[in-house]
Amino acid sequence: MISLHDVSMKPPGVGKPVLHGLTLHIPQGEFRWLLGPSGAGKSSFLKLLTLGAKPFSGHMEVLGVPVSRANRSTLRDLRRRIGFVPQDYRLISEWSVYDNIALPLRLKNHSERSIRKEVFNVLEWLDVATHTYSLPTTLSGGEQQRVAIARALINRPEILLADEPTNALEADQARHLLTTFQELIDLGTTVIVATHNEFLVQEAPPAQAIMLRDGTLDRQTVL
Ligand SMILES: Nc1ncnc2c1ncn2[C@@H]1O[C@H](COP(=O)(O)OP(=O)(O)OP(=O)(O)O)[C@@H](O)[C@H]1O
Repeated sequence: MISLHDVSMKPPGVGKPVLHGLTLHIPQGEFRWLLGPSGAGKSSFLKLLTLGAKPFSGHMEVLGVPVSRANRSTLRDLRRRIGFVPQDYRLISEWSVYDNIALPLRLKNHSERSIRKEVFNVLEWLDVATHTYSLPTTLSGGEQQRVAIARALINRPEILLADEPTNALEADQARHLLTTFQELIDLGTTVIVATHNEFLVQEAPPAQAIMLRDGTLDRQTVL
């Protein structure tokens, strides 16, 4: 569940908020497109939802936690319940695909035996198991993107946020990814996908979209 009431967000050192007056509610287990022209505020909105920035004003609740009032350790625990697929993947280039994906579980002190099982499961699911021991830099853009998605899913997040997750994928891989997102929604995960890919949006089943413009909520509609 994500709830915002009149939220603004201002990056440090910037004179005025880049997001303002955002009021919206996303119940748990729902899907939303996040759309808007370049500069509309999509990345800033994702930063807010991944708890990379606190609201400058207003009230925001994520998974029942009031974010503005939360202390560091509460925010850290909350972050672990949110998966994020950044546009630039942010994979560690010196580490194998396996070690990149295992990292979130190692940070939680899971046993190597259970990590192995989870990593293989998620790699199979995303169809990149043949690259388990490769370095990310030896993979195609589409494969790296799927590894980044696998890393975001390994913790079984309750919320998955993805910034342009299909921009390096072929059309059939993008369709496969939408099926994966649907499976996550069926498991009760909230999924938010920022994209410029109009073709993907048109081809997908009708879904709610959050449309931003000039840092504010332009409208919410079904596309
Ligand atoms: N740290 C920052 N410092 C200064 N301005 C910022 C900062 N972060 C965002 N902005 C400004 O906020 C506005 C929204 O930026 P944002 O990157 O969120 O848009 P976007 O919708 O993701 O754009 P794009 O689709 O091009 O990635 C832009 O005008 C941008 O210049």
